[in-house]
Amino acid sequence: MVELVGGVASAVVLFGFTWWAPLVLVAAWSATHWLLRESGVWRDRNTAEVRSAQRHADYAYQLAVEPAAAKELRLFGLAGWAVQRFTDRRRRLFELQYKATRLRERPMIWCLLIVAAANALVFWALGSAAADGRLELDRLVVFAQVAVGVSMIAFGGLNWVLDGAAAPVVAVQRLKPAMAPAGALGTGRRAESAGPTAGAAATDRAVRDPVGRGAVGIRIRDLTFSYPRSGRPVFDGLELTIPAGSSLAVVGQNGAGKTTLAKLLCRLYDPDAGSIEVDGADLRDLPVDGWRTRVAAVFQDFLRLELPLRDNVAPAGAPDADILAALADAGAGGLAELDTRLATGYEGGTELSGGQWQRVALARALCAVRQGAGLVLLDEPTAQLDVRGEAAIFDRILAATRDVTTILISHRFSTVRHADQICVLERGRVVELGSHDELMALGGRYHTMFGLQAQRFVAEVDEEGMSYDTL
Ligand SMILES: Nc1ncnc2c1ncn2[C@@H]1O[C@H](COP(=O)(O)OP(=O)(O)OP(=O)(O)O)[C@@H](O)[C@H]1O
Repeated sequence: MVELVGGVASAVVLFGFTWWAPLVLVAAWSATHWLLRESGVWRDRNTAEVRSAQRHADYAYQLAVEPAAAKELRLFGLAGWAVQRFTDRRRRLFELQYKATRLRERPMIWCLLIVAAANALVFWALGSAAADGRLELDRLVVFAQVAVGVSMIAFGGLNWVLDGAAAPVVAVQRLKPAMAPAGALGTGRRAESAGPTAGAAATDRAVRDPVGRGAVGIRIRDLTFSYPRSGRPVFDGLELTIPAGSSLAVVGQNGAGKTTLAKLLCRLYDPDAGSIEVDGADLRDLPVDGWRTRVAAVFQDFLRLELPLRDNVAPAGAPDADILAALADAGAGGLAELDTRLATGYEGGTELSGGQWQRVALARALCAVRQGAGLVLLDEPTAQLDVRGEAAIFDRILAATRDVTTILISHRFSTVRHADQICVLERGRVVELGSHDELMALGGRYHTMFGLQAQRFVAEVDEEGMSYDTL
């Protein structure tokens, strides 16, 4: 807008020289603007193909230069592959952009010719007036400046700003289907935006106190779920009851659906059929945000914020006393000052090991419990800890979460066995459920899996002077 006013003001001042000069320039720049718009100058670099190539190129760049992937790229001898991938993706992007640019070669030439001709005419008139002595030097300089300034009408004006704003609008429109309320997208609906006002069904249901406090009891009834665009159900008739305040360990082979269960409990997705009840209320009846304040989760790919330790433990804020206590419970007391940034790229920053990061993630969940969370979901929370560290920390975690409901997903049976109940998932259903002793006595899948894993630890157990029973 400022540029548009500037361009018009320049044209008005140029009237002081001669009436036709501003008209010629405004006409030339307007024609240029129109030509570029019609030829798709603002569109053809933003096609789905170019955007996709841009994404691939950006990712290849990140893979090639960012530290996260560096370790494994070097370890697996993939440096050449990463560089080649970067080169290929960049080349593809540039080819598409070049093609898009060539498409408007002719309109570009026309624009250049029109603008050059109009400016040549005006500057020739200014020059000849100065040569004839009809124009003083000071007036010549001002008129030359405003003649250039008229171009702002085309390239700094309101239309230009609106064109720039159009790209994000298109992006938001593309996201709309994915952000549609639960129920609008068929199977495997995402629940990200499914708040209490999303969808008539939700508004029809009685919405009860969404937040509450204390441990939550969970009942899963005949639950069926498939991921969007995936024909194969992860769960098919899942039944499970988790009493308030108890701890449940979930075990099963890779792909059995353990993490999916955690995601459903966080309401990242809604079931296709059946229900999840929380203290007797259908989870879909609760406001998503309210429910999520009651859930503390540590996923396998937990968040690592390049922020001070304090913000990593309590991103939404908490008293320092709670943060320090949570860190101590997670075995991360004395790891760093709360103000220390957990990234070496910053002054005074520090980098943590994998296991230390995992302790920070655990502290985040434990801190959330102190702030009122009633359900703790731990998805392989100790996978990066050494066996001794894990055994010690899990007892502390159970102690810190004894007043809330805890669901632990783990492949480590030494951890699993401490839970009140253990459920074995297979083919989308619970095939065994009971305490460690009950399942060992049953002699079924849990017994077999526990036995297999215990054998692997025998050597370590001998070294540590621990007995099989203490595993
Ligand atoms: N975002 C997704 N989209 C489509 N399918 C998915 C998605 N996430 C997981 N799946 C599929 O759902 C099934 C269950 O995956 P899930 O991650 O829940 O298993 P898991 O028991 O946690 O496995 P693991 O022990 O390897 O962590 C798998 O077959 C997997 O391929």
